[in-house]
Amino acid sequence: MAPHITTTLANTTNSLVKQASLSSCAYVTFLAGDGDYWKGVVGLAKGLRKAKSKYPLVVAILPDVPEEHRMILVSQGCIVREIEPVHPPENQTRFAMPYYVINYSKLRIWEFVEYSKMIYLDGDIQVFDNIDHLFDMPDGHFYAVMDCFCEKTWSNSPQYKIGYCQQCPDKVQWPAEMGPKPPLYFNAGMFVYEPNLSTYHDLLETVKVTSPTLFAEQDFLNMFFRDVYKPIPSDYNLVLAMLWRHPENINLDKVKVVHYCAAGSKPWRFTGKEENMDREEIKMVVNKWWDIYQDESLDYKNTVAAATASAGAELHPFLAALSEAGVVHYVTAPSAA
Ligand SMILES: O=c1ccn([C@@H]2O[C@H](COP(=O)(O)OP(=O)(O)O)[C@@H](O)[C@H]2O)c(=O)[nH]1
Ligand SMILES: OC[C@H]1O[C@H](O[C@@H]2[C@@H](O)[C@H](O)[C@@H](O)[C@H](O)[C@@H]2O)[C@H](O)[C@@H](O)[C@H]1O
Ligand SMILES: [Mn+2]
Repeated sequence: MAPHITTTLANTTNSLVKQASLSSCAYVTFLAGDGDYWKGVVGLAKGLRKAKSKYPLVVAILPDVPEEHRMILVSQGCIVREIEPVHPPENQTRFAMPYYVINYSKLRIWEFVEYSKMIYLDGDIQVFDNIDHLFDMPDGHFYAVMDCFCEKTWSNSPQYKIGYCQQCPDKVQWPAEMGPKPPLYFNAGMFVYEPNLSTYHDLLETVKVTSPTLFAEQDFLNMFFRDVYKPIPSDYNLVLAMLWRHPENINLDKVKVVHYCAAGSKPWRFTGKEENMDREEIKMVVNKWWDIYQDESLDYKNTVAAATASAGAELHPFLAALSEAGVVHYVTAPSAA
């Protein structure tokens, strides 16, 4: 091979290795089952690319995710990591949504200690503006956006029954006879955290002795991180119900991250028929999700091709070979602790 190509190749390899070792940050999401949530994850991978994030997206998958869906995620540049499920203790609690029981498996992401800091994002989230700066926030805290208690999914909660919501704490005062006002409560669809094996061990030991409640692992995480939780602006996780429950707290122009968690709002199965789904703002953010999902220029293979073209023809065989190789990271986590 001509000397100048060998030098270029070595420089490229060195910078790739350096970049990998320096940026021990990554985004992480969770995928379970053989349903259609993989579309949410593909949308998220493409949204992060469009927002020019410089960090990879790790996808923690349960064993029941089919091979076909795994390969789609790899072809979109995701790092696919298989995890073992985490089951809460047996009990009679009826979760707000029956499938919430699988969400306890999210706790496995504390084991990803090859990363010093990660941002967890639900598969039904889209990132419309770069949020890489969140990785620079001071260590030692758990950063997430405050949730809202006004949706029907909260109807079995004491807050809902008295009409209390932390988004408007003065509207209905928390009655003294119900004990201390609940601590600030975050939505667990997005959070900034530091993987750590002793925290991971504590989480798994604590979940074994904690009775499940309405919002499953979200309630559990709020209890576990209560003393280190720091609220961040709703721009970083717009829980859609805020648009009709607390519009005074939202400035849609500043929103960077949208969480499609309101009933009927999942973009990839959107019909517009459910309550509130006929709102212009909802149709606008669903269309914005589709614009990214359908944009082929954001497909991983096309972004690598574009990068190799701009890096110059001589690099093409090397980088094309890399992208063809589609490096796959199936790391089956060790059995449950
Ligand atoms: O069948 C499912 C249901 C949920 N999830 C994952 O679990 C997260 C939490 O579920 P969901 O977002 O539906 O809960 P919500 O935020 O709407 O309460 C999803 O975003 C997905 O990442 C999944 O992979 N498959
Ligand atoms: O398993 C519990 C889930 O609890 C949360 O979703 C809820 C919550 O946001 C409520 O406030 C909304 O009213 C509701 O629609 C929504 O489903 C998390 O987004 C999700 O990742 C997951 O942890
Ligand atoms: Mn969600």
